[in-house]
Amino acid sequence: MIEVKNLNFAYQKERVLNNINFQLEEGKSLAIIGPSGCGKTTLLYLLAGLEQADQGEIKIKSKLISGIRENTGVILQDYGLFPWKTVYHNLALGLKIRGCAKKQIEKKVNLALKRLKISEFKNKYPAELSGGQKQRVAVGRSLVLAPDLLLMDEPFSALDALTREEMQNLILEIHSRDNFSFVLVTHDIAEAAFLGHKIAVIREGQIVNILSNPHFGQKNLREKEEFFELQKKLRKQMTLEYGGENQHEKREV
Ligand SMILES: Nc1ncnc2c1ncn2[C@@H]1O[C@H](COP(=O)(O)OP(=O)(O)OP(=O)(O)O)[C@@H](O)[C@H]1O
Repeated sequence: MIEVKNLNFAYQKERVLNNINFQLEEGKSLAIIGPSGCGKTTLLYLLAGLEQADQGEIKIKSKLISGIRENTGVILQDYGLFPWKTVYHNLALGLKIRGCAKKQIEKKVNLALKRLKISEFKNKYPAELSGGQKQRVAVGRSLVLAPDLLLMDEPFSALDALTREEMQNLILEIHSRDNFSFVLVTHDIAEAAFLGHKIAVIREGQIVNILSNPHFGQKNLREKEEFFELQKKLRKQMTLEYGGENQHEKREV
């Protein structure tokens, strides 16, 4: 689904991504985790076609990415909702732009609202919603377009712990039914362990490790020993790679 080879990127002269390589199979998910400023969002922007690589290539479904791709959905940190449109019209807009007939739009939007359990808010404006409700609308706005790839940048970071888990469950549930691939940028080890088939640890613009998560998709995973083991492994990996006790020391890249 995604093939990334020898990817390098700099903002002006500052090198932000350094020789990034990975593959993600169709229908699978990748969680990208790492400290603030390590280049996670930049990598997501490159995958979305919002920035262009200086060197290297990104292929999605065997096609080189050179700009925004129609079947990629993107959810950025600030939800990106239109404040002057109701929930219904926020979801409908993408379909309208794509020339979808009114009846079809109604059907698709109402179904998405139902699945995301936000039908009761359809005539409300984003400012009248809680953070969790806004996030559902943002997810709905992407999913209504039936993307084959969904890119999410810290989508749940502003939510309280329980609402965050609810949203993670929702993503898992929708993913198991619709079978799209997704890439999720997160700071949260538990979130990466719950939502990533693969978990890429990034530091200072480099992937330092990619872990596989054989337990992905188990709804009650949070209650299982394997979940804690995976987080322990991931934390250890991150701590080791960040230099353990010397984590404040900068490592040469
Ligand atoms: N538009 C820009 N122009 C110049 N430098 C930028 C720009 N955007 C990001 N950077 C720099 O690139 C580096 C990586 O930023 P990026 O946002 O990708 O990191 P991140 O890992 O997503 O961080 P966070 O977890 O805090 O969101 C940082 O040093 C940042 O200051």
